[in-house]
Amino acid sequence: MLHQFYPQVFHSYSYELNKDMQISAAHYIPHEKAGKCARVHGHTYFVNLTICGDQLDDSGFLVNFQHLKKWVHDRFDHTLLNDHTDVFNGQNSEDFPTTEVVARKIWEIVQDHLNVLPNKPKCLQVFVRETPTSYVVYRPKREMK
Ligand SMILES: Nc1nc2c(c(=O)[nH]1)N=C([C@H](O)[C@H](O)COP(=O)(O)OP(=O)(O)OP(=O)(O)O)CN2
Ligand SMILES: [Zn+2]
Repeated sequence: MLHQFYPQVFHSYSYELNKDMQISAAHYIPHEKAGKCARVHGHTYFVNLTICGDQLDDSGFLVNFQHLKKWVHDRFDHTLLNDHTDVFNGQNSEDFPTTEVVARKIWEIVQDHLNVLPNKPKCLQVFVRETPTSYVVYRPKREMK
């Protein structure tokens, strides 16, 4: 696992948890402007999730690290991202599997799971590194404390 520094999220929550994971996946960007990236190719995505909250659950977790891995890594690892038509859509650029969209979709998936937990943690940041020289940070727009 590559250990790297991530942009800091400023907040006033008592607990902040970070989970790293690596996802091996293929994708293509279905647009002429994508150049060579319009052809199927693969990456090892480095993903970091930042989860915050004030309350722990009855096991003393803000959220179980293993559950975060299951929701994201296990869903996409060794797959073609474009095949996940419930997540990505080749007809709409807002839903192409670009790094930006991958980061936002991961946030949506994680926050949907967090919303049903009784202690209501919040995902404040998703960092996705697609290549050694390219990464995206997604933070939800709305005020999350
Ligand atoms: N804003 C975005 N630009 C590009 C994306 C993207 O998702 N968002 N994606 C790609 C390609 O998918 C490509 O795999 C990654 O791009 P790039 O950084 O150009 O990769 P290189 O290794 O070729 O870059 P070097 O500068 O040579 O290290 C393209 N653009
Ligand atoms: Zn790519």
